[in-house]
Amino acid sequence: MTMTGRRSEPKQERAWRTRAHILLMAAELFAERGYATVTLQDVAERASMTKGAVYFHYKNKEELAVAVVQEHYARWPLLLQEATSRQLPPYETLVAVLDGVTHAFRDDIVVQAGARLQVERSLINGDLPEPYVGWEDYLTNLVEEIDKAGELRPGITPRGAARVLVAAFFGMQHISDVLTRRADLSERYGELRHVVLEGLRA
Ligand SMILES: CCC[C@@H]1OCC(CO)=C1C(=O)O
Repeated sequence: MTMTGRRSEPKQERAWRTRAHILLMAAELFAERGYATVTLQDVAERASMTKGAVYFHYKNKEELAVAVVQEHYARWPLLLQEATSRQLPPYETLVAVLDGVTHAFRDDIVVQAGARLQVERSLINGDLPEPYVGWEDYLTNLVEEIDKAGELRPGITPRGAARVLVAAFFGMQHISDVLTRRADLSERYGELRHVVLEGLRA
């Protein structure tokens, strides 16, 4: 017990909370300004912490950037679990997954920051995950289920469809970010759903 009578938060929980706060503040800055111009001093100020406190958790900017990108990808398993647990038919599951990904790109600063850092990956001297391939593999499996259900347009392969979907989605969210800071993302995604997603159907 502390003097205030409150049970003190376990040290490791407080450290985890601090680490998460630093990562979120860094994500805001990376999404706003890009990798090159952000300094750990900027992150410390945004986090209302000393630079030393930030260094305690992340030894340099590269490590912080890698952590933000890893957290970008860490967002997807729960989203996929939520979409697939609804037991929808295969095509509707694909739509539900991409609906959720669109919401994440619209609303989640860590997803936005991870996307920008991957575009700027050549500037980052860190061990970043290979981009795009995870989604190409996952969506290939989803489109294979659509094919098994007899709902895939003849002449389209699941792998080909998945590569087009990843390219179209990446380009769509990137253009929306550059031109409108993703203000028109939902409108553009509606167009992608109508043209590309519905274009897959037998
Ligand atoms: C879902 C489209 C692909 C996705 O969009 C931004 C980005 C970051 O590199 C992605 C990835 O690596 O999977």
